[in-house]
Amino acid sequence: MKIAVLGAGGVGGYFGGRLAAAGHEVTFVARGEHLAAMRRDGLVVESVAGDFTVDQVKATADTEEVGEVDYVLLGVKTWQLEPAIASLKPLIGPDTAVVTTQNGVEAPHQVAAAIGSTAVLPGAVEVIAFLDGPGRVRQIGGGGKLTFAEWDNRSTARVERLRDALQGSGLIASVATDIWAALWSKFLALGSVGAIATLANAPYGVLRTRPGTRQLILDSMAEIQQVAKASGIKLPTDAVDTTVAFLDSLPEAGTTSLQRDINAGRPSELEAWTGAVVRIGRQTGTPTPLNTVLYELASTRSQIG
Ligand SMILES: NC(=O)C1=CN([C@@H]2O[C@H](COP(=O)(O)OP(=O)(O)OC[C@H]3O[C@@H](n4cnc5c(N)ncnc54)[C@H](OP(=O)(O)O)[C@@H]3O)[C@@H](O)[C@H]2O)C=CC1
Ligand SMILES: CC(C)(CO)C(=O)C(=O)O
Repeated sequence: MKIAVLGAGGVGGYFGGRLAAAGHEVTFVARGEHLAAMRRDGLVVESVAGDFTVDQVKATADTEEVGEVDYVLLGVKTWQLEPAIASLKPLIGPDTAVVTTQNGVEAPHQVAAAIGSTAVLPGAVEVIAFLDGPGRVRQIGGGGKLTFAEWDNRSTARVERLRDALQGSGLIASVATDIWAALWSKFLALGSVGAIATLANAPYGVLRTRPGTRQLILDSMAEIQQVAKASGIKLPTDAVDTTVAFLDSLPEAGTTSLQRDINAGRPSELEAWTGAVVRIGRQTGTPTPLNTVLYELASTRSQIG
């Protein structure tokens, strides 16, 4: 099985690293010092599920050098998608599947606009992993699960092969019966808590126990539910309860990646989180007054650093 990991950061490095360690032919498309370090020293993975090093890493900055593969694991951040998508073409053969891992609900559509929806397996990742220096990935929790499916949720050989490869590599793989409901269910959590956590600059333990901020999270989720409905998404009836239980289960001192990025003055995924709630709300004629305020204030905050 030939796999290209385009964007070898927390997600790409961890999932790609485990697939490579299990013997699959994985090529990492990376750049800068990270690429140099992987070529020189291999990919070092520190993980709560067991540390390992992938020696003799196949890594390049150029997708032309990789050629056609069976699967592309797209591991870039949402704001890095455009150039990454533009570099996909040399990797794509007649049955190549590009697996998206980005938070939010728009990445599969952005990729499909360039290469067609039949080449895309929309995916959602559960892990807490990050680059801990060039050539080094750290996974500190979150399991290591990829939920994915064909665009139309049909069962195919390539979906089963990928599931088996992930499971055989010490990862958790779940083929969704409705991948869009799965992506939007996760979006209920991101879209609601991300901007609120950023503006309050508070961890989960505070946000969920303070009645006012807890209610804001619930009100934001209610808007996202309406946007999902207007987009034709059939969320499970217990989607909000499940999401609230998930947020309640996160560590008290935990923070969202959105607030960490904005606090550090880095580019953030705000456009793909609350920005997308507002944008898709507008496209579907669904009012999102709370998320509109959250988006404007969080955008202003990220602009001033
Ligand atoms: N990390 C996590 O625990 C989780 C992340 N996600 C989602 O997964 C996605 C990826 O996140 P994450 O892994 O944290 O991101 P990272 O920033 O850790 O990794 C992205 C990597 O892609 C590289 N990259 C970007 N564009 C290109 C390109 N054109 N060619 C080659 N390399 C490129 C970046 O390099 P450079 O640094 O040079 O830009 C970086 O190494 C996000 O949408 C995130 O929301 C979802 C669940 C959990
Ligand atoms: C679900 C959530 C919000 C948990 O922190 C997340 O995935 C993130 O912060 O990126």
